[in-house]
Amino acid sequence: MDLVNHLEGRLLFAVPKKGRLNQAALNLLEGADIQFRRENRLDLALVKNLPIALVFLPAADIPTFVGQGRVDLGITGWDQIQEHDADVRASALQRGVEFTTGGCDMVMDLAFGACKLQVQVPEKGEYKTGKDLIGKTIGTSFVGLAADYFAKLEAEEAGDTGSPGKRVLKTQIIELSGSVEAACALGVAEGIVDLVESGETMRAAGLKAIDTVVESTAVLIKSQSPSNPETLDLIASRIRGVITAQKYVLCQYNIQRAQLVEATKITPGKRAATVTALDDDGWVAVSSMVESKKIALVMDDLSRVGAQDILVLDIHNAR
Ligand SMILES: Nc1ncnc2c1ncn2[C@@H]1O[C@H](COP(=O)(O)OP(=O)(O)OP(=O)(O)O)[C@@H](O)[C@H]1O
Ligand SMILES: O=P(O)(O)OC[C@H]1O[C@H](OP(=O)(O)OP(=O)(O)O)[C@H](O)[C@@H]1O
Repeated sequence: MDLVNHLEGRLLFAVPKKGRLNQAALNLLEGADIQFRRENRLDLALVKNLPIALVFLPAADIPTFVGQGRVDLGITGWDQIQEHDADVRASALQRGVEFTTGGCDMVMDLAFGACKLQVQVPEKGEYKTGKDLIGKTIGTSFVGLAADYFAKLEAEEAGDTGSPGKRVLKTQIIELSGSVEAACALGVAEGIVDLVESGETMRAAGLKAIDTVVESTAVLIKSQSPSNPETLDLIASRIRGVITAQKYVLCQYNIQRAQLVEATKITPGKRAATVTALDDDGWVAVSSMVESKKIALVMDDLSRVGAQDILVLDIHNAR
């Protein structure tokens, strides 16, 4: 089937085709009941149950497609949006036109793919701060953000206030497309600007972080004039439901009415806790959504105020 001719009337939704965000993005689509079958090697898939087509692209290219309005919706890292904006800003500056926006509007934070874009140097070397690297060579896949970072440091050093203008950088930024950590060990660069999550790759390469350029998580973005706003809102609402469900658990417990006020201070719920009378004088059952990462502490506190039969249940979806 010639899929390109079946795109008419469909919302285009870009998904990372590989790398760190791919699997979590696919899980999110599954949770939102977006059903599709991707043919081998094809970067386009029609969704069976909604007027959507998925486009599988490298995470780094998604802000360009969405920013130019060629794709309506996309999942990528916040770091990639910032890099895209930095590139568009630099290109506007070069052409002498005013920078307004990179064209991507934030829909929501997706709460996965957390990492930091950090300035890294050899652990046992002489560099302690970003400023020590001014005039040196930096390896990175984030050329726009690295250039902005060093432009700001260079301007500060020169006592230059005001917005960064069209100035030539003393620091040399070298673009690398992967395995950036190898650049210092092999003498290609004196420092790097690269992503760190656990820090394992950085430490294995004998590097340490001396500054953070951007903190990132995966985000859902949309173009400024999406083709089908109703479908976009529906997808956003379904995805929000999946994210909420992943973020919260349902906590249920029994407690004596006299302790209810104290207990509901511990589990206030998203809007309010649900309280039901029990067929046992003076006791009530409480049901409340609690952030998954806080549940152990919440259970400790509930036990302390006299809660009994505390149950924690997974939430599959929420609206
Ligand atoms: N170690 C990490 N932990 C969490 N998120 C990460 C990590 N590395 C990258 N990311 C996020 O994933 C996005 C895509 O990075 P990744 O390196 O996986 O992409 P890629 O270059 O398309 O894939 P690959 O490296 O497999 O070629 C990054 O922009 C960032 O938002
Ligand atoms: O702090 P850590 O948990 O070790 O993760 C950081 C590494 O993950 C990313 O690379 P990835 O493994 O995706 O491969 P790449 O270098 O080819 O981009 C990033 O560029 C770092 O190298």
